Amino acid sequence: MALAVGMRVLTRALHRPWARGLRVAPGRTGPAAGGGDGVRCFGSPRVLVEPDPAAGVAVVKMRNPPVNSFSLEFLTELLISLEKLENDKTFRGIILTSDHPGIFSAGLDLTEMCGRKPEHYMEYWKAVQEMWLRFYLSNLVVIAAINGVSPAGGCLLSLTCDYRVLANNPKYTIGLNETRLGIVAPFWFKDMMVNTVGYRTAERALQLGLLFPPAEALRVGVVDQVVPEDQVQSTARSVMAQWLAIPVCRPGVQNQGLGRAVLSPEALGEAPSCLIQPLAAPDDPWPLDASRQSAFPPRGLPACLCLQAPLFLSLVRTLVGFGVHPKSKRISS
Ligand SMILES: CCCCCCC/C=C/C(=O)SCCNC(=O)CCNC(=O)[C@H](O)C(C)(C)COP(=O)(O)OP(=O)(O)OC[C@H]1O[C@@H](n2cnc3c(N)ncnc32)[C@H](O)[C@@H]1OP(=O)(O)O
Repeated sequence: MALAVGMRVLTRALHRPWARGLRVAPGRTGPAAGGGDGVRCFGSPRVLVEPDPAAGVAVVKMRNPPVNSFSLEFLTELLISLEKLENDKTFRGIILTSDHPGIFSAGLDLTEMCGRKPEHYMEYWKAVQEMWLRFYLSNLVVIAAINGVSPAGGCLLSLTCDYRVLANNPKYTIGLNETRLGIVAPFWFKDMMVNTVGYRTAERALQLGLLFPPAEALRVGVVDQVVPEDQVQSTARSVMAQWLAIPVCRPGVQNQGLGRAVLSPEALGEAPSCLIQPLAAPDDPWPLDASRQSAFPPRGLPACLCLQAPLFLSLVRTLVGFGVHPKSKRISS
C-alpha cells in the first residue's frame, strides 16, 4: 500500500506542479481555543499545543491533514512549538500525538522530494534533520502517544521520544518502510532503529521495509507499550508522571550514556553535511529529480522512484554493509 501511495504522490507531484503547495489546512493561529481549567491552547495552523502547566506537561498535536506528512511548513511549525515549550520553564515534558486519530504521521512529505530546485531539497533536508536532532536532544521528556499509522519518518519521529505508547489497532503499523518505496533510509534513521530494537531486528526490518502491527511492534521493541485506543493518552500521562518523578530525567539519561548514544559530539557536527552534500551538491541533484531518473533504473522499481548511482551505492552500503558505517561502530561499542 505504501508503495502504491508513494508512486501516486510522486507521479502526481511531478505532473501537477500546482499540487505541490497542497494540504495546508486552515487552522487557528496564535492563542487558540481555551483548554481545560482556563488554560489556553496555543500553536499554529499545523500544530496544536494543549498545555497543562500544573503537571508541567504539554500535549503537542500534529494536525497537518490529510496524513500529517512532514511538509516544510509543518516541520517549521513543529520546531517552533518545541522551542517555545523548551524555553518555558513551566514545562518538563511533552506528549506528542496526532490530532487525527488513525494517522500519527505518514513521514516525509513525498511532494517535497521531487520536481523541486536543489536549494529546496537543501532547505527541506535541513529541516528534517533539525526535527530529528531537536526532538532527540530536547531537554524535555518526550512521550509519543501513537494513535495511528506511523511509517518511515513518522516512525523516526517516534524513535526520538523517550517512550512510545501505541494504540492497539491492527491498522496502526509502525516501521521504517523506505526500501518498499525504492529509497533508502538514511544511516541515522537506521541508527535510531538499531538503538531501539537491536542490530539483527533492525537489519531485517530495514531490509524488508517492515511495518509492524501493534503486537509485533511491542514484541520487537519498536514501541514500549500497546494499550486500547481510548487509553493511549491516559497511559502516556501516567508514563510521563513516572519520568517527571525523576529530578533530572533526560539529562540524567544522557549522562549515563544511555538512549542518546547516536549523538556523540562528532556525530552532531557531521549530521547536516553528510546527507546534504552527497544528495544536493550542484553536480549531484536530488535523486528523485525527474530530469535524472534515467541514469539508474533498477529493475522492478517505478521510474519515479529510481535511485541515482551515488544513492544506490549508499543503499548497497546500508543493506549489504549494515553496521560497517562508522556510526554503527560507535553505537555498538
Ligand atoms: C531519495 C532519497 C530520499 C531520502 C529520504 C529517505 C527517508 C524517507 C522517509 C519517509 O518518510 S518517506 C515517506 C514514507 N511514507 C509512506 O510510505 C506513507 C505513505 N502513505 C500511506 O501509506 C497512506 O497514505 C497512509 C499514511 C497509510 C494513509 O492512508 P489513507 O488511506 O488514510 O490515505 P491515502 O488516501 O493513502 O492518502 C491521503 C492523501 O495523502 C497523500 N499522502 C499520503 N502519504 C503522503 C506522504 N508521505 N507525502 C505526501 N502526501 C502523502 C496521498 O497521496 C493522498 O493524497 P490525495 O490523493 O488525496 O491528494
